[in-house]
Amino acid sequence: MSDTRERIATARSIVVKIGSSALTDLVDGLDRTRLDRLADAIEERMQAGSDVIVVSSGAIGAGMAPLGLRKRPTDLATKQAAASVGQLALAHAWGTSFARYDRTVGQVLLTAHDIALRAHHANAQRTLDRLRSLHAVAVVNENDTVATNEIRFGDNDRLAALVAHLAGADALLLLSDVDGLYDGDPRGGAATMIPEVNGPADLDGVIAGSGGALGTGGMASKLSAARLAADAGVPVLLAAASAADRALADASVGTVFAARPQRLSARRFWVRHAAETRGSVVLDDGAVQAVAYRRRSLLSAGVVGVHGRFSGGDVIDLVDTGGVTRARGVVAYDADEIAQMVGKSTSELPADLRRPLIHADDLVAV
Ligand SMILES: Nc1ncnc2c1ncn2[C@@H]1O[C@H](COP(=O)(O)OP(=O)(O)O)[C@@H](O)[C@H]1O
Ligand SMILES: N[C@@H](CCC(=O)OP(=O)(O)O)C(=O)O
Repeated sequence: MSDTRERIATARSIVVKIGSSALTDLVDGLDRTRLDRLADAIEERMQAGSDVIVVSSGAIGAGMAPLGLRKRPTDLATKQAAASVGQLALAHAWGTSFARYDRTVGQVLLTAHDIALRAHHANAQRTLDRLRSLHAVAVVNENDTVATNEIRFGDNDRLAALVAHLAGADALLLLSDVDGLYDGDPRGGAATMIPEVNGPADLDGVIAGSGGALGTGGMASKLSAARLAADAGVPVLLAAASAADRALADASVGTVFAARPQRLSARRFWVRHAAETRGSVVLDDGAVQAVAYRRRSLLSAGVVGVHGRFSGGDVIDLVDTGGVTRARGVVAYDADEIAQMVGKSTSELPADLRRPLIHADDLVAV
């Protein structure tokens, strides 16, 4: 067995994310039989000594039938209405299912904002910690009814990876309707499964397609969640929910993604993945090379434009002239100060504007 599978099989604390496609059905809504089988597998792992946090999608899927909706809604208001109906049913179903084992369930609803702001972040962390010490299972979902388009996590794969980081988990399991990562969407015909991903080279040529009729992010969101978890030092297993018993018992199924040997520091992780950005600066090619590949500080000479209203201390995006974000960092100046510095060499600047725009320690490539 590979090191990564071994780490997942023996992890002390695990986040298990279950996709909508594994829990709901377009016609019948929430599938309690499948949910019970998942709870059985999770309980067995808890009995064996691991702590488990569940990230459960399915609120929108579970809310569709009661509202007479036949297709997954695409507009924000109907999604929020469906989620508010479905979340109640979903939380109740998890509670009832774990009650068969006398196990108590706590519902935790989060938005991206909650992870981005340190004070909220600490609150969520404290709740998850205490639920764990009281032997209850936290069932987490995005707080869909207050999350607007801008602040949505976008998908629960990313939410689950952020929760794994927040909770200091040792492994992340993504359970879906597909049994692993393939080199192309298996719905499109012949595709080959990739059992292990140890770095970007293993993803060369892989086409990560969209999700099913009920899922949100598809494979692309699972890959970016796996990268986020890898940065946090957390190995990931992607497997079919129908194989949850084996995934949880010995990690012998699905695709595993190795964690990076050294996790990013908490500050760099936050800058790269969790912080909300307040604006951006546009860099010429030389500055892109310097910050993204040579880990240099950002100087005003390489900046060709500035967007947004940000202040010193905010996190901003560093974009190339094609509009692609290449790095993020904690900026030292306000946007209007930077507007006066654009394109100037350090010697042309007044003495109080001669520090780098972003120090190398506060910068991370994306
Ligand atoms: N390269 C790929 N490998 C595996 N599955 C893929 C790939 N590209 C697209 N998919 C599709 O992604 C789907 C899973 O994503 P999604 O529907 O969002 O699931 P979930 O609801 O579990 O989050 C699978 O049903 C599969 O058809
Ligand atoms: N928060 C939404 C799920 C969003 C989502 O990411 O769904 P999925 O791609 O199935 O994991 C819900 O509960 O319906």
